[in-house]
Amino acid sequence: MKILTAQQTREADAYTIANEPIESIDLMERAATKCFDWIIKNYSSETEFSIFCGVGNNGGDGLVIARLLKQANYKVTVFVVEFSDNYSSDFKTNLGRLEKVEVNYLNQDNSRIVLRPNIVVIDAIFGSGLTRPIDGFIAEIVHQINKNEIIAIDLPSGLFAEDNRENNFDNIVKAKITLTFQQPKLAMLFPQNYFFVGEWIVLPIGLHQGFIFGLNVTNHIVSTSDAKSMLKPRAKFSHKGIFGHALLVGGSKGKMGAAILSAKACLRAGVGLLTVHLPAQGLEIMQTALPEAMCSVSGENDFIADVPDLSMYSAIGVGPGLGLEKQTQNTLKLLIQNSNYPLVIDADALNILAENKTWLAFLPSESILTPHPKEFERLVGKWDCDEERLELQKQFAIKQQVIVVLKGANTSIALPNGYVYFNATGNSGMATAGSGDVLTGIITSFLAQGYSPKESAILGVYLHGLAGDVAKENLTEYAMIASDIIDAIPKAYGWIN
Ligand SMILES: NC(=O)C1=CN([C@@H]2O[C@H](COP(=O)(O)OP(=O)(O)OC[C@H]3O[C@@H](n4cnc5c(N)ncnc54)[C@H](OP(=O)(O)O)[C@@H]3O)[C@@H](O)[C@H]2O)[C@@H](O)CC1
Ligand SMILES: Nc1ncnc2c1ncn2[C@@H]1O[C@H](COP(=O)(O)OP(=O)(O)O)[C@@H](O)[C@H]1O
Ligand SMILES: [K+]
Repeated sequence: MKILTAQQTREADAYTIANEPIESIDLMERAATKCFDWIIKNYSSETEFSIFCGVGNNGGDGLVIARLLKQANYKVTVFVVEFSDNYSSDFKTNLGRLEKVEVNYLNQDNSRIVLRPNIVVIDAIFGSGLTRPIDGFIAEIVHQINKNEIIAIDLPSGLFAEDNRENNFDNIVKAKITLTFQQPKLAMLFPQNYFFVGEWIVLPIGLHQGFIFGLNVTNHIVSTSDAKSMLKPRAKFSHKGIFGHALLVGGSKGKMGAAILSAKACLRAGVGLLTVHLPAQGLEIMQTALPEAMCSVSGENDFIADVPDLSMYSAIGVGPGLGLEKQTQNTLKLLIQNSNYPLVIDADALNILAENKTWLAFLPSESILTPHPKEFERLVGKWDCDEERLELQKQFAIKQQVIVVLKGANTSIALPNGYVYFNATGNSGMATAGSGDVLTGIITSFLAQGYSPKESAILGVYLHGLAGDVAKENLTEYAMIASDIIDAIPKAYGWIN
């Protein structure tokens, strides 16, 4: 699904109004009704709402929500934040439609409000029309409402939809929930803005699909239907040769578990055959833990020191538990130089590359690098904010012609053409040792099965997060461990299929 900029969203609104066609006021009613539907499903009729409305169209949404909640017998008060005398036309119309609701006007001369702590605030001051950071009396209002629970409409007021580098972070609404229209905004996907956005929920409002289809967009969010459309059916007469032969290179003394997790995940994700190249002491461990995996043993007992014959494999993943021994480093260099097809590179393999940056030039194009933020920092240096981190990620992917999977909540996947795909599955229960090794196994599995590097990275990250969500449902995010993510892969497949 495309992530539109605020400007593109405005254009999509206008195009929808002109070509669906639908009156602007009716599109507002449709959008606000979606919010209302969500709110009444999630808040009991005992809830008291104070709705803070700007005088633009975001405020218009707020007025519609106020009317609908009042009609549904909720207790509602409206505060109009008069940042301008120039009320939008749809705002005016909806103000006229409001009946039996107390309306208070806040402005330069009168910005005092008293909010009891149990009141739930609906924030409809600014949406995508924000043109400058909030200041003055509006900032005072924001500080006051920030003490209460807040549902933000479209965007938390004060947050720009894309770039907040010039913003004043003291004066932004801190929402618990953001109900956003049609698609998440880029800023919502940045960790630094979680504090303001809270959980975001996308409400489709029927913007014109043909128009959106034609838009040139760099940033995307992976939806369930995107994942569904990528997953290939397994034909009735298929045999294991069809599903590829993966090679995983990993494990060292004390870190054999990482290789096992990766290998197990690789098999669970559906690869036909798997060989694990590991140090001698890993042989018995692996064969006991995972009889389905074949093993290729490296000469050294404690670490990997040579490259196996690569001719029979359809994909290679390297890194989990690899260690940083000098001979292992040389092995990685040879592996990179000798591979004719893209590699999946994770963990210590990334750390070795960070110490030997000239080797990046040898990477087969479309190789998939899966750093967590610290590993990425070792590769590219420090950044000041998430906007800059995203830029670094894109530039790195373009310059090296690789795919960069930058892991974390909302993992971002940058392609060699600079396009970025954000993932929305997964949860904090995955912040546990070995989760990343599981991802390496899954992505390698998809590559081996013949998925393109782009599909392998996107579908792999999606399935991994979804398996994490299944595990959370069964075990809670407190108690789950990396093996549980592997055990949950079958059910996660069921959710996509
Ligand atoms: N039909 C549609 O289009 C639909 C739209 N929808 C809804 O509309 C929302 C967008 O509405 P919008 O464009 O009216 O923008 P909004 O955020 O309400 O405010 C704009 C006003 O704010 C002002 N302003 C900006 N920054 C300021 C500041 N720091 N301090 C003070 N003032 C400031 C700015 O003034 P200016 O910069 O021009 O001086 C302008 O007057 C969107 O998020 C969604 O909720 C949905 O209903 C779906 C259908
Ligand atoms: N809060 C979170 N929400 C969603 N996914 C997460 C979260 N924290 C971690 N993950 C996922 O878990 C995995 C952790 O990988 P990594 O940091 O390499 O762990 P390890 O090195 O222990 O295997 C990544 O895929 C990451 O996206
Ligand atoms: K808002």
